[in-house]
Amino acid sequence: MYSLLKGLHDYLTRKDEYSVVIIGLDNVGGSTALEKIKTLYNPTPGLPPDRIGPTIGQNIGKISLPSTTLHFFDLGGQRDIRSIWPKYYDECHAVVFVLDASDQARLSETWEVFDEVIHSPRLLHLPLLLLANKQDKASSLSVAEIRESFDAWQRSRPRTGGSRAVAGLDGEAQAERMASLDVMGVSALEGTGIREAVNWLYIRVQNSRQA
Ligand SMILES: Nc1nc2c(ncn2[C@@H]2O[C@H](COP(=O)(O)OP(=O)(O)OP(=O)(O)O)[C@@H](O)[C@H]2O)c(=O)[nH]1
Ligand SMILES: [Mg+2]
Repeated sequence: MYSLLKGLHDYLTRKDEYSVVIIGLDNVGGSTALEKIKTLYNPTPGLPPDRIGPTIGQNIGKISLPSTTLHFFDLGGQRDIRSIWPKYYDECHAVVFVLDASDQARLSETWEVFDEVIHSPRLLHLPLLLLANKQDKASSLSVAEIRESFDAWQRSRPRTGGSRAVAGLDGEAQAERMASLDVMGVSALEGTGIREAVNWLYIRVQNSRQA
């Protein structure tokens, strides 16, 4: 009887587990976003912004949502550390790419790195959310301006021809990737848009598992 009831209890309280990686260039606010997520969703708050340093390696965080647990892996964005990102791609269910919308000087570098991420075959069919962070700053580009910037960058870059084919993606797969790409404006510092981003992830990871 006990095992029957325990089985029923386990079934009713079962949670699906999903892993989300948070990546982006250094200093864009990935860790600030993760700590804000912890503060908004967990009884124990995350670190305040003044106690967050550059990430060497990874920070982890976990939040509990109805019948779902999201595990976050916030990875360091410094150039030398970016090579660890792909090691997480196999195990993750969604990707959050954070950019600093107020740092126009680094947009070109951002798009180069982002382009590599979105053409990564292991991530091709996973939900991918682009967060245009630091919307609290007056100098920040809006979501529409960020989209335009990426489109303009894509149009302007030299056609390398074979390089994408080597990655194994055909035109249709690329078109699907671009169509499913979502961009949201957030302020990790103030928390604006963070719940919307988590809701997006919550819905998309469940949908992609069912697909
Ligand atoms: N104004 C403003 N500043 C922010 C925001 N998010 C982060 N910052 C600041 O940006 C700086 C970098 O934030 P981090 O969260 O450490 O950036 P990161 O992307 O984790 O950087 P790495 O760990 O080096 O990859 C800090 O000074 C943050 O306080 C934001 O939404 N608005
Ligand atoms: Mg960090």
